Amino acid sequence: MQTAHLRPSHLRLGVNIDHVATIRNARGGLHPCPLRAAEMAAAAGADGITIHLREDRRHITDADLATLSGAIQLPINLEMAATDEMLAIALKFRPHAACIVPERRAERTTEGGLDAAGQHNSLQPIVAALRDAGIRVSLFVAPEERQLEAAARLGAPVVELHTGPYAHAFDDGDASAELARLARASEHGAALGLELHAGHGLSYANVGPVAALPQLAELNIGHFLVGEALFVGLDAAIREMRRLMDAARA
Ligand SMILES: CC(=O)[C@@H](O)[C@H](O)COP(=O)(O)O
Ligand SMILES: NCC(=O)COP(=O)(O)O
Repeated sequence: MQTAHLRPSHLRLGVNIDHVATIRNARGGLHPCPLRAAEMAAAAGADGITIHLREDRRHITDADLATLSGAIQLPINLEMAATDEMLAIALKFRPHAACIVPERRAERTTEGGLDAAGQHNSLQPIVAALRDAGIRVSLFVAPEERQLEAAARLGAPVVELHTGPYAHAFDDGDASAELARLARASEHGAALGLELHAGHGLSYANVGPVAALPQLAELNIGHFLVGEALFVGLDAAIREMRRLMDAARA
């Protein structure tokens, strides 16, 4: 995302609007509209919009990507599987950033991180093609040293640390080990020269300790915000998340 106007310690908030599309798709039709959500997110202080164009198009569609690409000012972070189809779409729309994520058709949500270490040869041409097109590439990985090292070898400038296991551990009552993994990975990633992002499963309750990790430059948050919007509205949900992130950094 474009950062020049932001103070260095500003932790960017990318708002993931996938699940606005999930609700729309439950009935078909046009409501609720992801573009309207993106515009509200911008007004509420989001630094970027994240969308995951899944291979099965269960939420965001190609038409959503086209509409959002043409209409919003905020940088778009396109989450995508490492496939030829998705690469062609990314090269067509040229989002600000592309985050390569693992996908399994049967999964309810993204379960693990990308195996950047084991899939070096298949990922390399995709990372290179995206980079050559001027798209900022990020790899969605587990907070493991070997994955960070693999991302650096691949020439990805950014990694997004998968916070799903941390979020689950938090719900189970003790997230200290998972938080320590995230902290170690953030330090290691920064030492490798990577820009560090994090996301998945973050909520008001669990965002603070993650936001406080000083190496992180961006959090991507979606499912909780869309759910909370049912109760307080999207604007208020995003503003409260922003407040909690800022409080963790103060
Ligand atoms: C990679 C990731 O964490 C996001 O894509 C998020 O999970 C929303 O998409 P799903 O709910 O379809 O996994
Ligand atoms: N990459 C993580 C993301 O975009 C949002 O994940 P979630 O908050 O929807 O779980």
